[in-house]
Amino acid sequence: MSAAQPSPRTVESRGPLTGVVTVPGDKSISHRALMLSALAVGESRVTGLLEGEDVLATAAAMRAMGATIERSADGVWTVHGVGVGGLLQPAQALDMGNSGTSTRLLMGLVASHPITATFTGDASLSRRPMARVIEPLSRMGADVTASPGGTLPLMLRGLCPAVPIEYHLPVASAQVKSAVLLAGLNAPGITRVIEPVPTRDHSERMLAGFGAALSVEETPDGRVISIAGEAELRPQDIVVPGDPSSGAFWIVAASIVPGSDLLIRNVGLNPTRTGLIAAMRLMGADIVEQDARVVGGEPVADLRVRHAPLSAIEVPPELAPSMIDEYPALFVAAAFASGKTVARGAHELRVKESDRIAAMAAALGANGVSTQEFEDGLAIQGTGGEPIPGSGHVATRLDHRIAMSMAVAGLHARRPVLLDDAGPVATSYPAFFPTLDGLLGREPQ
Ligand SMILES: O=C(O)C1=C[C@@H](OP(=O)(O)O)[C@@H](O)[C@H](O)C1
Ligand SMILES: C=C(OP(=O)(O)O)C(=O)O
Repeated sequence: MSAAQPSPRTVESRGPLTGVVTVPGDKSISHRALMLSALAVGESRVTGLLEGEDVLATAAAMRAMGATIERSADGVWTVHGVGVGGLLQPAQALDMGNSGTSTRLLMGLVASHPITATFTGDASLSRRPMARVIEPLSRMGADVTASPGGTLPLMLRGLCPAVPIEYHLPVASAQVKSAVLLAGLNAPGITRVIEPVPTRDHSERMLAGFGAALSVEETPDGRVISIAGEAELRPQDIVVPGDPSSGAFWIVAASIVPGSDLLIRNVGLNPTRTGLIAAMRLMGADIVEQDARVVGGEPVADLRVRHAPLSAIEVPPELAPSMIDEYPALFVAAAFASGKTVARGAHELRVKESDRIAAMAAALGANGVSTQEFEDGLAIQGTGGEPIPGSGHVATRLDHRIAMSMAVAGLHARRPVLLDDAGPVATSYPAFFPTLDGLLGREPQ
């Protein structure tokens, strides 16, 4: 789904970042808003949906399985759902593009419907592990034929009625948790997921908001989430808050570029997503929350971020689940701190859109930053606030977060940073470069 032709991009240092930026809708919440609306009986309306390629892949898949999904001229999306149990057999393979969330959550939905679906994706997604969802969904009765190594393309035949299970998450993953809960929506009885460490809880919040009987209990074993199956979902009006994972790039940019003072509007602050802000504050970042409010059942605020000298830290590994997508941005912040930052306990970074440990080690290294790679993390030697040398080529590896993180690094570099392909940013933040151009006062490239 990303542009077939690579779109190279150069980012250079152009002075302080000042003014206001507004972040786009949250990607995780946008996926879930479309999926649950498509399973409710009646019309739901979604405002602030992220119109990025990943979410559009989810929309296309839900349409292919019977939902009516339309965007009106004012940017509001209306969804007419088919009801839990009502998904139709898609006529063609579901193209998931670059999106792990679409793939794993939709596999959960299909698993408890009497339909068969084939899932395909781009080169990046086709390398990512699906066994983590195949295993619990097979226990619920789904029949999956995957490519060697448990990857896409794969074919999943659902079972209806499916078998409700109790599942202890072996890996901290909101996608695996959500896949099982979504399969449980149409399984008779109670499906239970136990997560030893909390991961983003948007599925739980939204399922409850749509009227599913869902309970969450804190126990010594972790959070126990129970959902009663054969649920009937009531249509909703949903307002999607801004994506903290997109806001992260501006938080880091304003922190590292001397003289910067940015107001970042509409940042979701669900506590399962705020690890980057916590880590940046430990490094000495100046981040002030303003106008705290609740949007769509989620805490939101505007963030004023001013440049501040950063100091190296040992990144607390317990922050990992709440900042899992923000490590590439954090590694860039670390490149400008005084001292050596060490981030361990983040092995999951190896199985994202790229191997984000290797990709960032290579990208920073090419631009004169010294790093040390561990199996589960990275150590980064910071400049103490000086610009990095720059002039290196960055392989973005079909990974939006590598592209945006290294673009931010280029904002405080002696010579430009060169991205081989900025196209992947369209998956989660299509307006990223136009926004950056606007902040730098230059014509969109
Ligand atoms: O559930 C979600 O919306 C997501 C969960 C995380 O993945 P994992 O579940 O693989 O950690 C995250 O990396 C991804 O960007 C979105
Ligand atoms: C890991 C990510 O997304 P996904 O798993 O949905 O591809 C991400 O957006 O950083």
